[in-house]
Amino acid sequence: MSRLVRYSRYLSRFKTPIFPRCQHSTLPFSTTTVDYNKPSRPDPPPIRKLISTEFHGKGVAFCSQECKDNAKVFYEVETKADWLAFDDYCRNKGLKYPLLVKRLACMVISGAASAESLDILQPSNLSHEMVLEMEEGLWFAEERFCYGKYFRRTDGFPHQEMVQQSSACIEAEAAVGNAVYMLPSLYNHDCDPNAHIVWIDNADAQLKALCDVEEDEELRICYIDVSMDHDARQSFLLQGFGFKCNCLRCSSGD
Ligand SMILES: C[S@@+](CC[C@H](N)C(=O)[O-])C[C@H]1O[C@@H](n2cnc3c(N)ncnc32)[C@H](O)[C@@H]1O
Repeated sequence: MSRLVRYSRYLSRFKTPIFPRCQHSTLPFSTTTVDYNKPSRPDPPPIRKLISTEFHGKGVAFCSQECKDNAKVFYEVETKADWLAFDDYCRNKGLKYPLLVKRLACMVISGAASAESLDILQPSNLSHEMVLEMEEGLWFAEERFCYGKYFRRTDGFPHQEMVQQSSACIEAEAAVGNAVYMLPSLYNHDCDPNAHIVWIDNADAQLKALCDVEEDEELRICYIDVSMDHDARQSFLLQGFGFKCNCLRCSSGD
């Protein structure tokens, strides 16, 4: 199973944070260990089934007419320029970050996203190592992602496993499916998070701060049940998500 699918499934389970840093918050918290086989939390909202449609001659499916209309606007902006050399360069180098920037820029130009959406990119503040890490994290690529209400599918691209997993879920008409959320995918994990993702009934996601956040402070969410002890958390994150957690709580030995 791809890291992406595992990640989206874990995230989907955590409608509420499990180990909040700020106990004064009024959010419903729990510090109990989650049994992943029998989730005690409400399921995430169902992902709407994609409707088949033909879009600019390419086979593209959307979850609703609204998604289709939203996508059309920025897709038209995107296709006004010749991106062939740009896309080829990114594919050859395995770069996804510039593709994300392109897509976001076209969304902003078309009015499908606000200019503030670009704030998250801030390339001038990123070190080379951070860009490399982002590249690693951007497995949602340009081929298939959800941004707000937008869900697009194209064919003939490299990340087959991801597509097959998601498509299989949709084809099985499962009540709960997988979606990839572009901006929330950029949040790093912290065993003492300062934010968490709230799922809304229509499958939108919102980020909620768990405490006062300083300007320039990184927003970090939790991917796992952080009521586990240090070793269990490290092992869970390493085996389940493929990284060694470097958060303050872990580095300070709990
Ligand atoms: C969903 S992505 C998070 C966003 C990613 N850093 C990016 O820039 O796209 C998950 C990846 O971020 C990195 N990461 C997230 N939280 C981390 C943590 N606490 N310690 C070390 N690496 C972390 C790992 O490489 C992980 O595979």
